[in-house]
Amino acid sequence: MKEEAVIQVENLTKKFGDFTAVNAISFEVKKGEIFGFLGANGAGKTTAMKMLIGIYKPTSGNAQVASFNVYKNPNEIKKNIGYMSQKFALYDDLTVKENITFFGGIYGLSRSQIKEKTAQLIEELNLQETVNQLVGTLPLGWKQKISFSVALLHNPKIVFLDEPTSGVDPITRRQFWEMIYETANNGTTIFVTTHYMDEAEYCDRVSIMVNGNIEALDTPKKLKKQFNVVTMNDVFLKLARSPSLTLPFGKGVKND
Ligand SMILES: Nc1ncnc2c1ncn2[C@@H]1O[C@H](COP(=O)(O)OP(=O)(O)OP(=O)(O)O)[C@@H](O)[C@H]1O
Repeated sequence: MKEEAVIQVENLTKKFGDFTAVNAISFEVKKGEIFGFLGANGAGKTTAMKMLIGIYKPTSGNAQVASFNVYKNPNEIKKNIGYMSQKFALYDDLTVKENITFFGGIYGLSRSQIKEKTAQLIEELNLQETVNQLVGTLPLGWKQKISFSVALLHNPKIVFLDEPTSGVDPITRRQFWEMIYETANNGTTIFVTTHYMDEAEYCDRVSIMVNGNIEALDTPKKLKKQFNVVTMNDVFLKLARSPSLTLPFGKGVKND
């Protein structure tokens, strides 16, 4: 049963001066859930995520992440979560092994734990040939898979993935999602942003943010029923076309 809430968000708000980037959002995420956090460019996803991982102090509202409060214990949150950003993943000028050792050290793993984890990753990801290669020489899909594994080195309760599959081919994205499923099955909660609507279909539940507000939140199946459409792509477009909403569609919707 996926019942225990590991993220609890209540009226969470972030303002930059007069501009409200995140407007009183509320939701819960359960243990082991794959929670998709969707929205067009500029909708407020990254700002919301930064509050949840203890980087931005909220303007108002409240949130508990991995049992820690975002105002009182942001550093405890950081120790209990993994984070993989699209822009920053691994050090290109270190080998795969050196990256694992480096991040293992940052996450507070002992030498023997790092050794054990390195052996485990080599085995799981078939890295025998590449472990001593510079990360910069590897294809993007490999980097992203290794980066995801590195974000899990310290067995975090929740892993936040900010567009983790951006720019890779559909087969590699599918393989990446296999890793996500396996991780969630082991009880780690996945909080993932994506612009790929086929990936939204893979999530247990999906929230859709529009101009700082969460405009829809449910399972992909129920959202499609609610909006009377057949794909998540259509749900997304329908929200975007709502007459009460104006949406900055920079990147648009990818659906390959
Ligand atoms: N530090 C900041 N100061 C002022 N405005 C900001 C700041 N950070 C973000 N914003 C604004 O807040 C809004 C939400 O930005 P945010 O990066 O959270 O959106 P996003 O949904 O993550 O978009 P993307 O998909 O492009 O990453 C945007 O209008 C952005 O310009």
